[in-house]
Amino acid sequence: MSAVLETRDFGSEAGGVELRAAHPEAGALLTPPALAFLAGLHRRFEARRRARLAARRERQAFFDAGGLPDFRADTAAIRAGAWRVAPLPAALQDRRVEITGPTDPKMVINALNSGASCYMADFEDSTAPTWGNLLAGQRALREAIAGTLEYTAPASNGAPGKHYALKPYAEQAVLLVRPRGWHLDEKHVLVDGEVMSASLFDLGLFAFHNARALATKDRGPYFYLPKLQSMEEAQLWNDVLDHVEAELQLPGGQLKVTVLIETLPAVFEMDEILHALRSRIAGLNCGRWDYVFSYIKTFRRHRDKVLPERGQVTMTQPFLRAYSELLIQTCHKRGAHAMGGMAAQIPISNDEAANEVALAKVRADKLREVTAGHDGTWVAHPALIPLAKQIFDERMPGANQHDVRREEVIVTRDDLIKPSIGSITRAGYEGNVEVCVRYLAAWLDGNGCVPIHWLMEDAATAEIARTQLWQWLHTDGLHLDDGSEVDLALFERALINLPTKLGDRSKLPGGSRINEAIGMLDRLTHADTLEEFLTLPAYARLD
Ligand SMILES: CC(=O)SCCNC(=O)CCNC(=O)[C@H](O)C(C)(C)COP(=O)(O)OP(=O)(O)OC[C@H]1O[C@@H](n2cnc3c(N)ncnc32)[C@H](O)[C@@H]1OP(=O)(O)O
Ligand SMILES: O=CC(=O)O
Ligand SMILES: [Mg+2]
Repeated sequence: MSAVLETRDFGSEAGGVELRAAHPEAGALLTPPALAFLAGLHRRFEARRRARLAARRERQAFFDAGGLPDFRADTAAIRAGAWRVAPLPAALQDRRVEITGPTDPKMVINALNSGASCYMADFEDSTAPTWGNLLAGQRALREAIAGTLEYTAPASNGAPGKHYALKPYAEQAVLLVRPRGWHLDEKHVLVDGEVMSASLFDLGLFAFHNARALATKDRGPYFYLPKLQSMEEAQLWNDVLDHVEAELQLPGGQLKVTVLIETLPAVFEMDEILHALRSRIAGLNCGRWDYVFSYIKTFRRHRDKVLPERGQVTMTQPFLRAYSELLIQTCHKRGAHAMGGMAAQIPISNDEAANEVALAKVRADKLREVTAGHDGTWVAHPALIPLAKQIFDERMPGANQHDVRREEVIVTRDDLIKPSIGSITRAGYEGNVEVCVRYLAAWLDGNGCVPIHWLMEDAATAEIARTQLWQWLHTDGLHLDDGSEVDLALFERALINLPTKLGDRSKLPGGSRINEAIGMLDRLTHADTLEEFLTLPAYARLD
């Protein structure tokens, strides 16, 4: 925990709230009424959050003992029922291309102006949650909604910095906000001496400051909810959102959510999650990177489920194809969007041939999604919007394709957990080491999304690399495709050789934190138990 820079008590209006760091944005955002609202969320929901996190641990112990995930017997009636979710608001009918990204002012302006249908402002996978990033992000979003957000880049080489301003509102992407997941704390805010949930902080603060302004524009606070593992977690979210609407005196159902199905346990409860949130859910999304990460974590102790190297775990692997097809079928049966996910390739600015190969991969991915029946997709970079839009425009003439019911799809439990074919190459192994270290160094430096070898790397993609290294080391008898043993010596060699491979680290994002990142990866990979999230130990070092 960082040093306490400032401790403020807000008297009767927000008694019991303590802020553990100062920031120039804090005065405008963390007003006494805002803090009282956040404290109310904490007092009402923290015990339930803790119970859900304990339930996750209990379920993982069952998997570690050899148990397998499956559809639930106690909720069969929900799956068999003929219910549908509430009608979608006009602003969320057509979501064919959604851009995602962190919430610094330049990104927010670029994303809202990008020509995408929607923009998911991300406090999760692509944001390193420094106190500064969070408050600057909340401020940027508030100003964007007010229509006043501007940004001027620093001057360079004597030339003035570029000025950024928002396009007219009607031309902007529809805003959705992704708060952090249930597992994370916001260590800078204590309520009655307890650390607050990061999810409740992000969502609560955004809703508190923006719900009314959005209502005047015929919108609502729209959210993406990350990393859920069960129907009970969805019920918890639903109760939080009911409470927010009641406290802020908003019409019921004004807050809309899209849930990322990005954990293996959640894929077995998609109907149940839609049902728990049926008055406010707009869709489910195939968060493929966290999903692969979750598959690895769930089966950390299952030798027959060890995945090949990261680059071979593409959406055409049978277990991933089954997941996306079941998601489409489930959503369309219930009147919800089935959103696709993120291809990791980004444009390569200095090599035309390599750029064409990268774009071809993105094109193939978007084509697969629209053909399968997805109603929209994600892009990581504005230059990919025209490509994704063209593919969806050509094949999805309506606002969405809920009529593509995919009734012929039959997905069983075994399809969803089917082992994958593939290998671990030396380059793939060493690539995992490099990505973990470079990503972690950038994250510790306050940057939650970086390009590495022309792939977008964020907390989800890096987690695949990190958990694979742990699992490979703690599973007996694994070999690289060249016959070498996957053992401690292989890991140590890759770590020792890394600094030479990286060269001049001053040019890398977070270059000054590379040694710290190497030390962390070393410890995490050696540990007997797999750390649930990289961002938990790393957060202790942030700020
Ligand atoms: C697994 C998941 O959770 S996916 C969702 C989370 N991940 C993301 O959202 C990825 C977001 N993407 C990014 O952060 C960036 O695209 C990166 C880090 C991958 C690459 O960033 P850069 O190297 O800066 O890209 P590049 O230099 O080509 O950017 C060109 C311009 O596009 C802008 N840009 C790039 N990505 C985005 C974005 N996602 N949103 C808005 N603007 C963007 C840059 O700010 C830059 O603007 P400028 O010309 O005005 O200066
Ligand atoms: O959040 C998206 C993912 O792929 O993870
Ligand atoms: Mg994710």
